[in-house]
Amino acid sequence: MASDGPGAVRVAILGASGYTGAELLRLLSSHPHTSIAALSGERSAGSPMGAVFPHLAFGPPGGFVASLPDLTTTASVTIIAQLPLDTVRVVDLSADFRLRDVDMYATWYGAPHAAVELQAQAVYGLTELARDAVRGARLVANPGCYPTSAQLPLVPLLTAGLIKPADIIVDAKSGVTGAGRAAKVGTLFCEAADGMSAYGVASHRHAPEIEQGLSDAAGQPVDVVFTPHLVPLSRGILSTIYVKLADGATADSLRECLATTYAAEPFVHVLPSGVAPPHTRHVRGSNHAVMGVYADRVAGRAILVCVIDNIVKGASGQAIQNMNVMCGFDESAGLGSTPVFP
Ligand SMILES: NC(=O)C1=CN([C@@H]2O[C@H](COP(=O)(O)OP(=O)(O)OC[C@H]3O[C@@H](n4cnc5c(N)ncnc54)[C@H](OP(=O)(O)O)[C@@H]3O)[C@@H](O)[C@H]2O)C=CC1
Ligand SMILES: CC(=O)N[C@@H](CCC(=O)OP(=O)(O)O)C(=O)O
Repeated sequence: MASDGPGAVRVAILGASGYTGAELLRLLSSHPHTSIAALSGERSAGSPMGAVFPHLAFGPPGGFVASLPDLTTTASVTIIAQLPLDTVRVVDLSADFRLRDVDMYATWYGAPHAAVELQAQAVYGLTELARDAVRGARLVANPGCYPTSAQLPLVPLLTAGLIKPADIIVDAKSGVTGAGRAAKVGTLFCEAADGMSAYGVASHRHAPEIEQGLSDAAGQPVDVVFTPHLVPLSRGILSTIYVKLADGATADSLRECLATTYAAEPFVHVLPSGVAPPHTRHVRGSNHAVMGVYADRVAGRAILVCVIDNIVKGASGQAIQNMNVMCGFDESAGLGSTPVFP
């Protein structure tokens, strides 16, 4: 994004014809301080907006103007490395700048990091927990969808020493939009509907991202058991998280800690005791995260449940939230949409 002056930011969206691009366009259509400067895609290059997104045909004018080389999971780094970060600010939705340890990046993403110096400048943008760093950043690594749903509840509890850093289990379910728009075997309707499956068992690349944030919070290395599942929803993530209580902690003290941490936050909500666990429909289409804390029937354990919309708080909404912080806008600008229910 580049600024024309106070109050005006021109936004270029690379990969605009994908699901996160569609969501950026939907949300930015009600943003008071932005205009769309460029949209890029590969197959969509040259197409008018209405041909790619009929639901956006009557919104902002424009078409898909540029084809860029090789915009795969690990390639936005090469594009970003060519941008003048003194005049352009970047929020990267891919995973390229999320892991600080470039050796770990190479292990999980199968190639050496292509811009190590730039990596050192990147700020990991879990907005509520990194606002001050995001404010001064030129390059924000937008968190992954699963890591957002896991870290929002876990980081404050580890920081406060209320849960044990060992034996944390994150059991997460995602809607199919998490896999992107290009149809793949497994995400076709006939394969994803009316069933569910675990994937990436003991090997998903979001595990080290979650562990990075939790280790920072705990001040010691933390490893987690993380298992993602594909469930037949269009959008939504529900993470059920199993933790062991630190000495003296209770489910009530965990809830109080989270409620205090997020009391002033417009997008993160902690359910009071006795309220039923959150449902993905309670956040659908919105930038909200909702979490609940429950005592297990066995002493010394608690269960956390956190829901987000994977393409809003888990991607495009959080990206706009970060942009708002970077540009000094109201953090909620463009993000006022109430969840769609039913
Ligand atoms: N979906 C989600 O819930 C989340 C996604 N992310 C991340 O956000 C990024 C985008 O994801 P998502 O929108 O779901 O992906 P999609 O598969 O829906 O879209 C991919 C986009 O990239 C474009 N593209 C692909 N190859 C090229 C190329 N060679 N040159 C130019 N453009 C290209 C596509 O253009 P075209 O369609 O025109 O070919 C399309 O616009 C990814 O890095 C993903 O990991 C992060 C968190 C959550
Ligand atoms: C359901 C599904 O497939 N979800 C994706 C995660 C979403 C995503 O795109 O995350 P990154 O930005 O880290 O790539 C996955 O598991 O690969």
